[in-house]
Amino acid sequence: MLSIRGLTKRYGERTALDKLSLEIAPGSFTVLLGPNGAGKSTLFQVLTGLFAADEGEVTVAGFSHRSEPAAALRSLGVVFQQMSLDLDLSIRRNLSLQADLHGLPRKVAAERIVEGCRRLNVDVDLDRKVRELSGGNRRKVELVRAGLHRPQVLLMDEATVGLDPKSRRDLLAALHEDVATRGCSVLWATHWVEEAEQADRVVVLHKGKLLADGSREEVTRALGEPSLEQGFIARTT
Ligand SMILES: Nc1ncnc2c1ncn2[C@@H]1O[C@H](COP(=O)(O)OP(=O)(O)OP(=O)(O)O)[C@@H](O)[C@H]1O
Repeated sequence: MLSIRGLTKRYGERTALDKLSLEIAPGSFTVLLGPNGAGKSTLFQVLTGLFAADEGEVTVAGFSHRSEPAAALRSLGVVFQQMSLDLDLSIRRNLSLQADLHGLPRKVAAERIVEGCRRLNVDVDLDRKVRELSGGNRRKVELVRAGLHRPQVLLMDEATVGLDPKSRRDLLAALHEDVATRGCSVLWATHWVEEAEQADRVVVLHKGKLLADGSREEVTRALGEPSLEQGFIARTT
C-alpha cells in the first residue's frame, strides 16, 4: 500500500532521513514512534510531495511518486502538525473546498462532511467560522478533511495535539474502524508511547533510521528494556 525504499533527505550537512525503507501493508495501523528531531515530519513532507528526497523511491497504492505523482498524492490523506484550515471560512466551506479539489460530487461531499463531523463529535454548528472554534474542534475538522476523499493511506503527524483524552480516544477509534472496514492504512507519527497501545505494528525512528520494527512486544524486546516506554527513552535519548 505504501512502499518507501532507500529514502534519504538532507538539509545541508544534516541528514534527516538516512536510507529509510519501510513497507506498509493494506488494512494496517502503524505507529511511527520517534523522539523530537527523529525525522517524522520530514518523512511526511517527502511523502506528500512538499519536499523532494535526495535519494530513494516512494510508491503509494501502486503509483510511483516519480512517474505518477498526481495519482500517488490522490491516494494519500494527511494531517500535519501545523493547522492548515482557513480561519475565516466556515467548517463546511473548508471541507467542501477540499472535496472540490478531489472532484467529489456535491451530494457525496455534503454527506461525508456531516457524517465525518458527527463521528468525531465536532460539537458545533458546521456553518461557524473556524476562527471561533476551540483548538480541539479545529483539529477534528482537519481530521475529517484528511479522510473526505477516502484515501487508501492516511498520514497523521502528531494528530492528537490539542485534543482532550475523550477526543483522542474518539479519533483513534474512528481510525481503527476505517482500517477494519475500508482496509485503508494509517501511519501515525507520535512521540507518545501510549498511542502505540492498539497498533498492529510499531516502527521506531531515530536520527532518520529505523531502530526497531514489529509488534509492540517484538519492539519492546528488541529495545531491551522491560517496557516499550523504558526502551524507547533509553535508546533514543
Ligand atoms: N527546514 C529545515 N532545515 C534544516 N534542518 C531541518 C529542517 N527541518 C527539519 N530539520 C532537521 O531535520 C531533523 C529531523 O527533523 P523533523 O522535524 O523531521 O523531526 P520530527 O521527528 O518531526 O521532530 P518533532 O517531533 O520535534 O516534530 C532534525 O535534526 C531537524 O533539526
